[in-house]
Amino acid sequence: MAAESGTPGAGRRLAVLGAGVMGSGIAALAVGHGVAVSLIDPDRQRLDAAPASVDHQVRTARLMGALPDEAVPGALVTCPSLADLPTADGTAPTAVIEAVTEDADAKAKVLAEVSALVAPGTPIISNTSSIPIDELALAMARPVDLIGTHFMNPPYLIRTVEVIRGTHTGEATLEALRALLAALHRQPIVVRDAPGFVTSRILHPMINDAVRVVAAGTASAESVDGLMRGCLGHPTGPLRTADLIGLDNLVDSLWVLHRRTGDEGCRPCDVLLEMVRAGHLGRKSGRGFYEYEGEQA
Ligand SMILES: NC(=O)c1ccc[n+]([C@@H]2O[C@H](COP(=O)([O-])OP(=O)(O)OC[C@H]3O[C@@H](n4cnc5c(N)ncnc54)[C@H](O)[C@@H]3O)[C@@H](O)[C@H]2O)c1
Repeated sequence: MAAESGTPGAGRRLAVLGAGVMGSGIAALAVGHGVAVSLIDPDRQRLDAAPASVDHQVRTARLMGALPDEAVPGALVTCPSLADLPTADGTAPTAVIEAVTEDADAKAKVLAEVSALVAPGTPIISNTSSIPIDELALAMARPVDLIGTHFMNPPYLIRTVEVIRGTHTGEATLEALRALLAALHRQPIVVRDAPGFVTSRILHPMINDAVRVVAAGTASAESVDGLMRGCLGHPTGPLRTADLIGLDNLVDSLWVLHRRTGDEGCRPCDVLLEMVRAGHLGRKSGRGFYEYEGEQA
């Protein structure tokens, strides 16, 4: 169904690269505001699972009052390759959001490809958790078009979005992103570029420490989360947050931080590495610090 002109995202066409946890979540946020979305991922399994996940998230968000009830959903199409970059109605995207695996080389490659395909001036938005935007900009033909966002998980629920302005990010790119976020009813907070920016630089080592506390036998995961919620006002607790992020993504992000800052607190602890090796990735695999069997990711 195409969006009508009354809906906030009408006329916008978004290409989202990566149909994982964040790509499908960002697609749900956009579709729920009437934005047409092309979701691109070479992994057939992820791509095929994405429409049901997006639909589930849109319905859940509407039930929670987190997405506008009256907005006509934007059209969603899925594509296995960048060759299909034009969106649902066959026209070029008005913005691209990159949400691929947290790997600097993979991101640089896909950003270089996409910047060669879209028109100059099209904002290219990386949803990296921790890789500096200036580092990713080295791969781009037009660094002026690149900007970072850090949508939190799930994007439809968390209204504040960390926005990372790189050294070369253009004023027009920042303004275009502000307008997109306004259409999605998100509130940006703009920060400067650095490994992990603000939120990952603080949150990810803290989660790593929480895992170390459990590994040392000081307390169970439930007790750590209970204390962090009840005493310190953390909404979910660090270990349930780790499960929501995905432990593989968390480990990738910690390595990015460790290699770029030298901070030993960012070296992923052994328990996290073992859990990733065992395939216990958190909510998305059905098991992490908690069990999620039977729950839809
Ligand atoms: N999980 C979170 O809570 C969270 C929060 C904020 C930001 N992020 C960041 O968002 C990005 C995505 O994280 P995620 O949790 O969705 O990871 P994920 O592992 O769930 O999904 C990543 C997807 O990217 C796909 N991919 C890999 N190379 C690709 C390419 N060249 N083109 C298109 N797709 C490609 C993979 O097949 C996979 O489906 C990462 O940079 C991550 O650090 C994650």
